[in-house]
Amino acid sequence: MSEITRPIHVKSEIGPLKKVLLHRPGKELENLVPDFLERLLFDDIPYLEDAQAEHDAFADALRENGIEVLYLEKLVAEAIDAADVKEAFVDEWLAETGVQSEAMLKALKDYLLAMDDTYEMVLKTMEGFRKTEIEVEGGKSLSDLYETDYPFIVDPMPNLYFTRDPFATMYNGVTLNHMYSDTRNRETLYGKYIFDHHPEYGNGQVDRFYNREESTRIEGGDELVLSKDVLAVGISQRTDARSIEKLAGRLFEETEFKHVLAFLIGENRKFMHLDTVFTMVDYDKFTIHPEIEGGLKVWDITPNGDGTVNIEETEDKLENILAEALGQEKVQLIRCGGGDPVAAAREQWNDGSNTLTIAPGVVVVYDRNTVTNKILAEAGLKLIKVRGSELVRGRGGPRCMSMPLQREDI
Ligand SMILES: NC(=[NH2+])NCCC[C@H](N)C(=O)O
Repeated sequence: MSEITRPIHVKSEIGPLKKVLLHRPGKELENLVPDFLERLLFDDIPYLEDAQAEHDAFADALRENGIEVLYLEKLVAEAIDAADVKEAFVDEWLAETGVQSEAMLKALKDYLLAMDDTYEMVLKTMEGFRKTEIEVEGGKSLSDLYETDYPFIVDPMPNLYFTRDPFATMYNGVTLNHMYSDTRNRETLYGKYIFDHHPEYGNGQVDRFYNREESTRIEGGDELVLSKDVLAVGISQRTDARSIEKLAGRLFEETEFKHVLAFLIGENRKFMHLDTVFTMVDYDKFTIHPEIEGGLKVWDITPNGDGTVNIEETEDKLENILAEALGQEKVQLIRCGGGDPVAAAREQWNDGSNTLTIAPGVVVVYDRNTVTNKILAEAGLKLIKVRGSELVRGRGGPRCMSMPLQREDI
């Protein structure tokens, strides 16, 4: 077993989790309004106080299992302070807000730079700005004024507590992602500052396999490290096939991955990412949402050895494809909701398939998905149940809410 010597070390989905990155939901959730939920990829408005209590309990459950919990907002502030790049950060953040008026841009910049505490400033950039918060004398631009019923100068970023998506860890590096939506693309700036400037994670200490400036999309919820040899990536509402091909070529050069399996799960809000319908929970066990099984197509991408890749459509059943790729005699697919289509649909919607595996056979799940949880327990898995009544309103579960930084090899 190799020792962990690099700040990012992730060679599986199930190796004992040592260090994980979370974001504690903050005031950005108090800037969700019913008329603009869709634009911000939310389905409902969580009660912040309870969402935070649930999130703290999730973090405590991880700590109780020996996992070190780091927070995105803290790393970003540390990165900015260490490299003394507050103004550069604010300028880049402003450039991505969509604000057009020079006077408003200046007012926002002055407001943020006047905040001495970098951590509080970072939280404010996540929260967004309501129109009532900042007044500028004159100098308004037509483009800022015409959306009169829109209550924000700068949108909040309510999806930040889904740290799984804006970047994804594998081997000793990350893909810093180009996201599907404007609202989530802004989140990747925080990753950029961490991986450019943080004393422990910046300055080339973490490999970079994908960049936020690239033109095609990819999100972390679609990226699953099945083993040190095999990466699975969803072709989904959020991830383009072309991104997978590019990424595979780079990974074959820079890591020991030997296969990238591309899973076509279709473009659908309810199955936005591969990890909403499929996760790995043990050496030979996976959760799956039965609705995607039927038409699922999987392509196997392998290196040709000359810098190019070979792509082949697999013909076999998913069980056999996975068993072969992982060198198992056979694997078990555990169906969300059992065979019952009503339970399956309800519990998938509430992230019943979105398990976070913290060691082989040990998973963190929402307590609310009682039908699926019973089946997981019957399959021999150890369940750590957390509450997610408020957290689930953003459509994400334990896997979406966590980004592994270090896992032990298995
Ligand atoms: N890895 C995941 N499944 N993340 C879920 C993200 C949910 C979020 N509201 C979005 O639509 O982007």
